[in-house]
Order: sequence, then C-alpha cells, then structure tokens
Amino acid sequence: MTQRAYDSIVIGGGSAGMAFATTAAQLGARVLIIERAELGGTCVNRGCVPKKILWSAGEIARATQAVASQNIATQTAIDYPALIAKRDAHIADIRDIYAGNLDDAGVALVRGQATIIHARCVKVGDTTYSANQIILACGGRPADMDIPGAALLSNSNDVLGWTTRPDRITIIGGGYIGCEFAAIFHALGSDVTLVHNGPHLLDTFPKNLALHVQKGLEASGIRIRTDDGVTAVKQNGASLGYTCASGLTDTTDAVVAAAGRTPNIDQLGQFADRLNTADSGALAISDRFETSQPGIYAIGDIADRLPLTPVATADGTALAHMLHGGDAEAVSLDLVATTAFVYPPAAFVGDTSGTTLRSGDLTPLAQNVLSSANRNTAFYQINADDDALTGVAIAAHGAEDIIALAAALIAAKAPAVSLTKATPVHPSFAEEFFAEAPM
Ligand SMILES: Cc1cc2nc3c(=O)[nH]c(=O)nc-3n(C[C@H](O)[C@H](O)[C@H](O)COP(=O)(O)OP(=O)(O)OC[C@H]3O[C@@H](n4cnc5c(N)ncnc54)[C@H](O)[C@@H]3O)c2cc1C
Ligand SMILES: NC(=O)c1ccc[n+]([C@@H]2O[C@H](COP(=O)([O-])OP(=O)(O)OC[C@H]3O[C@@H](n4cnc5c(N)ncnc54)[C@H](O)[C@@H]3O)[C@@H](O)[C@H]2O)c1
Repeated sequence: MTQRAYDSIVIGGGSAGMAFATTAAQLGARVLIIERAELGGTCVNRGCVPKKILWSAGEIARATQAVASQNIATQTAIDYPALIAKRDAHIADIRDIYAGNLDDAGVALVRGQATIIHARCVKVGDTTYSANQIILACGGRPADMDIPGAALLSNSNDVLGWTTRPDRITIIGGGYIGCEFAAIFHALGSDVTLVHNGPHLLDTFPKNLALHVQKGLEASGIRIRTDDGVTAVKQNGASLGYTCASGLTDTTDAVVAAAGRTPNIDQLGQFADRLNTADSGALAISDRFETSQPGIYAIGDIADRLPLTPVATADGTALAHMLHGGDAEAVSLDLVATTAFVYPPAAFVGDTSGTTLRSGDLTPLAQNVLSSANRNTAFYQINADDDALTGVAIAAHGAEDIIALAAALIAAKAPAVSLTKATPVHPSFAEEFFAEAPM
C-alpha cells in the first residue's frame, strides 16, 4: 500500500536527520522521518552524550583521588550503577525533547527499518512512501573485527550500555573512541590496556598533540601497546584470554573493539548498491550532498565528510536550506574544531602542518597545586602562515571550549600577534598560553 507523498523523506533520526527534518519543515516542506531505533541516534544514545557524562564522572574521580593522595580530602567512590541510571534518565529526557521538536515542526515520524525501492520511494514493512527527494542520514555502526572469538568482543554500543564497570579492560584501537574509553575507565578505577596497530595513538591528530596525549595516558598508568593488534580472544573461565600479533597473551574481563566505524549503507536494500562510495567507505557526495543517484542525498556519518556531530547537524541544516529555502553552503571542513575527551582534553583546529610558531608543554600553576605532578601537564602548538594564524592545538583543562575561540581567530585570519594584544585572566591556563605565544 502506498502512503501519501512528501517533499522529503529522511532515513535516520540522528543528529543529521533531525537537523534536516526540523529545518526543512520550518521552511514549509512536507517531511517524513523514518527511524528504526531511538531518536537522537548515535550522539545522544550511544556516543557523545553518554560518553561525556562518563568523562565528567572520571574528572570527579581523578580530582578526589588527587586530593586524597595528599591527605586533603577523602576520595569519592563513584557508584557506577547509580551513575548509569542517572545518565540514562537524562538521555530519555533528550529523546522526549526530540520527539516534541518533530511534533512542533510538523514532521511526520514512522518507526521502522527503511529500504530504498527507487530514487523517490522507500519502504518500511509493507508500506511504501514517496517523495521528491530521499535524504540518507543513516549514520554508522562499530566496525566488526574478523578474528577468532570476535563474538566475545564488546563494541562502543555495548560499553556505553554497561551497568557495571569491569575491573580489567583491554581496548583495541587508539583512535578517538579507544583513547577516550581508556582514559575514562582508568579514571573510574579499571585497569586498562590499549592495543593500537599504528606507531602512535590518535593518528588523525597533529603528531605533537597525539604524542603528548599518549605520554599522559601512559603516565597515568594505562598500558599502551603500539604497532600491535589482538589476533584472538577466548573464554577463560569467568575471564577472557587474548593473544596479540606480537605474541603477548593476557587475561582480562572485557575486550573492546574500537577499530573504526562502518557506514549503514548495506542495510538500505539492493538499490543502495548503485550508490557510489568514497575511499573511506562512506557515500561519495557532491558539494550539494548529491549522491551518484539523482534525487538521493546523503548527510552525516553515512556521507564522506568528517564523522562528528557538529558537522552532521550543520550539513543537515544546510541541505534543508538548499532544497527548501534560499541558498546555503556545506560547512567548511577546514575549520572544524575537534577534541578527544581524555584528561586533560586534547583539541585542535585548522592546519597544524605548516610553520609552527611556538609549541611546548606547560604546567598550569593553578591546577597543579592540588594535583599529583604528572596529572595536569598542558600542551599547546600555534601555527601561522605569513603571520596569520592557521592552526592551534591544545591539551589543557577547558581545551574543548578554548579551541572554538581559536577557530574564530583563524576564520577571521587574525595575525598571530593578536595573541599578545589581550590580557588574560590570572591565574589561568590562558595566561600561560598567551605568555608563551609568539610576539
Ligand atoms: C562512542 C562515540 C563517541 C562519540 N563522541 C563524539 C563527540 O564527543 N563529539 C562529536 O562531535 N562526535 C562524537 N561522535 C560521533 C557522532 O556521534 C556522530 O558523528 C553523529 O552521531 C553522526 O550523526 P548521524 O545523524 O550522521 O548518524 P547517527 O546519529 O548514527 O543517526 C543515524 C540514525 O539512522 C538510523 N538508521 C540507520 N539506518 C536506518 C534505516 N535503514 N532505517 C531507519 N533508520 C535507520 C539509526 O538507527 C540512527 O538513529 C561519537 C561517536 C561515538 C560512536
Ligand atoms: N570526541 C569526539 O569528537 C569523538 C569521539 C568518539 C568518536 N568520534 C568520531 O567517531 C569516529 C570513529 O571513532 P573510532 O575511534 O572508532 O575510529 P578511528 O578511525 O578514529 O580510530 C580507530 C583506530 O583503530 C586502529 N585500528 C584499526 N584496526 C585495528 C586493529 N585491528 N588493531 C588495533 N588497532 C586498530 C586504527 O589505526 C585507528 O587509529 C571518529 O573518527 C570520530 O570522528 C569522535
């Protein structure tokens, strides 16, 4: 049975799909959004939000452990099940708000798995829906690993669903997810080993920043094995045994696969085989989000862009304007600020491959008085071209916020010398960063 026709059908109610659907509807379009699981997608349910709440709990655990070690206060023990219950109640509230946003904007919502029938028609169960455009906003999922015992692995969805915290965790993959989980679960009290197949962690980050993060994770007590991989996992009583390519064998309570993500293209039915993909495995798109099939567009993690929530949201909003409003442009990927939520957070923006004006480690005065010596070392790097700022990297308390201001300076083509024209607050990291900044 064919249901009514729409201007746009969006498959996926995550960051990208929600942004497109609500914006397009506000611009007057008749929009249907199809979601098979929870509204909010990865970011809200299995990504940024649950992760950041755990990261914040880890900060509390680290801070109280530091003062306890100096006999200033007693250590706070985080009640993990209670933390998860509170976190998940908050996430359920966000999902309700998202459902309300769709209602308010007049977007129709269908729950179920969508497949593409042809360029202007999709199917959910026995019902087909047609529209002028189909917007693929299906995101991605944790990549499977093909090793003996793979069924025993946990992935990021499992980890963020844990209601108890394993005492020993081995993580495979030293990208964003692997490094963040390593830092967070170590802070919360687990014994953590991180196995990465490259020469250093965070290989998409500026190298000096990545090495600084790696040094900090190691100094905190996390075991890091680079140029290695887990080749097999097996049940060993109540524990898991695993073997590495290097020959190492060990026992742990959980082995987490954080070795990349797979775009959800293969679950869209046979028609999706006609869509061209890029080297990343995501859908190849034009600068107007067109796939290789006319009438089908792609936004967010399923498209060959940067798999980050602000990019998904901005792209969803931009495409809605392109199709149903005035003109708009895809957000430039050159000035997307990004942060790995380790301790302290490590952030960068812009081009840090050119001339480095200044780079180095800092020991922020204000935080270190109440911390153990190896806990709060900060890092910064400033890059410029013809004296205009081009890139900034920071590992410091508050880096995830500071980096957005650096992005604004770079976007404004501010001269590097502008860093010396302002007088920062005392005592603060900014003060030390500015004092060390180029003249
Ligand atoms: C552990 C983790 C931590 C992260 N932390 C951060 C962070 O701190 N900051 C940041 O910027 N980014 C972070 N990310 C990345 C961020 O979550 C993603 O970039 C973002 O969620 C992508 O949004 P999206 O809308 O493209 O896809 P998703 O949010 O994945 O939404 C896609 C939706 O489509 C639905 N769907 C898929 N196929 C179908 C189908 N055939 N029919 C119906 N529905 C379908 C799915 O159920 C899902 O709800 C993190 C990711 C992970 C995994
Ligand atoms: N804070 C944030 O903004 C944030 C946090 C989490 C995720 N994300 C997004 O999600 C995306 C996916 O994150 P991710 O960490 O899964 O992927 P990733 O691609 O960033 O990192 C995966 C890492 O695993 C390594 N690896 C792959 N196979 C391996 C193996 N067999 N053994 C050992 N190491 C192996 C790879 O070399 C790679 O460095 C990121 O690219 C990012 O855009 C962002």
